[in-house]
Amino acid sequence: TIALKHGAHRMGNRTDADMVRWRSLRFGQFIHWGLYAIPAGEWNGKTYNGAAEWIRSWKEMPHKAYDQLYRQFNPVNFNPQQWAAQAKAMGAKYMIITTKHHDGFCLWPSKYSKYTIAASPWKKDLLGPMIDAYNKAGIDVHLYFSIIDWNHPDYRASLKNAADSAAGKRFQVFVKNQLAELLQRYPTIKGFWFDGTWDDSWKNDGAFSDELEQYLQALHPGLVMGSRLRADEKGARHFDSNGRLMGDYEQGWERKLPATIADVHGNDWEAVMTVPENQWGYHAKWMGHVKTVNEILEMLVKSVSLNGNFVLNFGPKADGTYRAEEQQLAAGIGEWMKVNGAAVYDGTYAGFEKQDWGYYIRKSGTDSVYMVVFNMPVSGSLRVKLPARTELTGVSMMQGNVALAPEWIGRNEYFIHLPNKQQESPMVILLKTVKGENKDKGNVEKAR
Ligand SMILES: C[C@@H]1N[C@@H](C(=O)NCc2ccccc2)[C@H](O)[C@@H]1O
Repeated sequence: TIALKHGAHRMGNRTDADMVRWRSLRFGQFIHWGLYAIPAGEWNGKTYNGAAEWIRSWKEMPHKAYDQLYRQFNPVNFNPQQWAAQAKAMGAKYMIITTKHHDGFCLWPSKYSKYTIAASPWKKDLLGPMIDAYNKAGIDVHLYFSIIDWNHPDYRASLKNAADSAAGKRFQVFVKNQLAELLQRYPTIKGFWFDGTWDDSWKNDGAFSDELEQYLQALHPGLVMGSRLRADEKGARHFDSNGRLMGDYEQGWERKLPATIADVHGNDWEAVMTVPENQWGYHAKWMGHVKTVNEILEMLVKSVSLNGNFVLNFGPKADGTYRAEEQQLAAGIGEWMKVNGAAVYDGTYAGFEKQDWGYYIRKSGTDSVYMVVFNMPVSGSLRVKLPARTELTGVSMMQGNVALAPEWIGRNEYFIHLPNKQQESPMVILLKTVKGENKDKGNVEKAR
């Protein structure tokens, strides 16, 4: 291994209470809200096809025009209690809010910048009321913070000379001050979700990112921060130059999921997902495919089955309301979660051989394993192969708690014959198992 001063400082996952809690929540809501919701992907009658929150980088959008938008930001219909109620009904257990995206506009009245909500017609802090409302609804809040800051005069993508280095130093002080300010203003937050850390100026100062992470942990013990904040002293990001994960969980799964358990290397991880192909901020015209409730549920269940968290993104409008598609999606997901959430919350990798009908999820630390069926076989019979030294002592449908009698088909294999092959939404079956010798006979018959 390479000697590193600013690589990973921990082998294996965190086991402290704050991380155990984060891991148990499994389902989060991302909220991207800011000035970009005003143009909403359109400018002077033309449509920007990129992600709405990146419109400032579009050649048809003059920087000066974008940078004046704060004069119009006045979310008169902002209702944080309603936002929190919608998230609670959806079944989200944590929420990540953009405090400041790449454009540098702060949703809180930061004393380190003039480019904040205080300068807008709204004037008032938006983060405080949101955090209070979500915490009251029993939902943890994490703060998204972009290191890239297109508005700050000292931001440099790369440091080419002494003047750049001096600016870079000033900018690092600014970042540290804003993060400490956020922790001081909002002491109930549980973590930071860093973004915009791919430029050379950040990547080439692994020592600073390491010191910053330790500084924040010291200020707020237990804080949960993903791998995207970090670089090591050789410029390696997420994984240090010895291939060890930095930060508390792998944060690279943006609009994509791991395929198998091998892809996550035993690390905690989190996927963040957009409803359309690639829109985080509000875009007036969603183009292309808009994901359905069942698609989102499959991504959520697959993430949990592979020991990860899944975060679904919402992009509120400039006035503070949500578009209809997002409201309908939240409601539809919530309906399923109300009945089947036990299979998701506190879920972990089950260690069963994957089958085509769907996913296994083990309730953390127990012998209870959920089967979440997405692909009903024409036979209506679900094959189950038990891991070694595992015996099956009970099978039941989650809906209605109906007991099922599996058919033993040899060695450690069973068929679960479903009474009804029709399914409009993912079906959950609960397996009760015990550690056993996996004797070569149908031990469920004995358990009957
Ligand atoms: C969470 C999302 N991250 C921002 C983004 O630009 N992602 C694109 C990207 C993803 C990975 C490496 C570089 C750039 C998007 O604007 C969202 O904030």
